[in-house]
Amino acid sequence: MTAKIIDGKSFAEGLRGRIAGHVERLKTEHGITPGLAVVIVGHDPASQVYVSNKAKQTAEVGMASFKYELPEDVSEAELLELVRRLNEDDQVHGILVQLPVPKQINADKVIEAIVPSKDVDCFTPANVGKLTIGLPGPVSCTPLGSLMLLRDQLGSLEGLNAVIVGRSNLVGKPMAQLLLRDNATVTVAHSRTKNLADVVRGADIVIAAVGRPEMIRGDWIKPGATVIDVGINRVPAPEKGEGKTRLVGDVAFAEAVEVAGAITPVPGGVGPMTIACLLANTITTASLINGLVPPSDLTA
Ligand SMILES: Nc1nc(=O)c2c([nH]1)NC[C@@H]1CN(c3ccc(C(=O)N[C@@H](CCC(=O)O)C(=O)O)cc3)C=[N+]21
Ligand SMILES: [Mg+2]
Repeated sequence: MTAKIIDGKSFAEGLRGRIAGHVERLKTEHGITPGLAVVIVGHDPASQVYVSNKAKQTAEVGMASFKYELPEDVSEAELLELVRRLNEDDQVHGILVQLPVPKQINADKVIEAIVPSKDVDCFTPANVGKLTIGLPGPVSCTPLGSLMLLRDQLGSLEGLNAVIVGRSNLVGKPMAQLLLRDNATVTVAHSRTKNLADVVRGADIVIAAVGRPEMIRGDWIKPGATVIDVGINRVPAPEKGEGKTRLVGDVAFAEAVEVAGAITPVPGGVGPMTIACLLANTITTASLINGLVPPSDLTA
């Protein structure tokens, strides 16, 4: 049996269509144009492409898009000053500072400077707390996108065994909170977990978020399981020519696709959902800032 390939790219397109509808309603019924500010430090080409994609999609759904490109050697004080200015700017409902930042800048300090009401990554302690106890607010983008794909694939997650491989603040931990809310039985495994392959073999749902190319093998997957591959790893691809690269996930896709019931590809799986959920969070924050109830189809 070959797994169903979960098409995150087209799901994200549909989600952006719904987001465009919410933008239109906020504009016509409330006079609000949701605005997203993206800040990038330095000129890493991959980061540039990625930030340009965000800006393009933000504009496509009808939101205002503000892009700030700071030089690689910008001081921490200057970046903090920009964040404070954006905190105060009424046209801005979401602030994202692209990570990682250069070493002269303390990322924790930058995150702490973002006012929680505009923290569309859900990185600030206040929003992590809200997510954990189920209060309305932005929801971590990659976990939210993954949850939307899982619900679409499985309907209810109630009682299913979910194994998350990876315990990062960005993905593993918030993912665990969201799956618990949906009544899954959640295990968070990581690099120190004993008998990791056996732990994963018990999973109805596998969330691979370790950041190690193709680490999770096909024979770790329970037949019929749903596999969400969060990893985005660029590896050498000499078969494409000297110096060429390709993207692979944290799951050995060619093996896992023969065993799983459904699986996300890389690229075209979780990645596009992450960006769409960033836009969804901007609708959520724009709504909450203006005392409106956020649309329920854009959150967990
Ligand atoms: N404050 C902050 N928030 C982030 O959410 C954030 C960040 N910093 N820093 C960088 C990482 C990385 N990230 C990606 C999102 C989507 C794709 C994506 O759409 N990937 C495409 C492939 C893109 C390609 O071909 O290179 C896909 O998977 O299909 C990739 C990477 C968000 N990040
Ligand atoms: Mg990863």
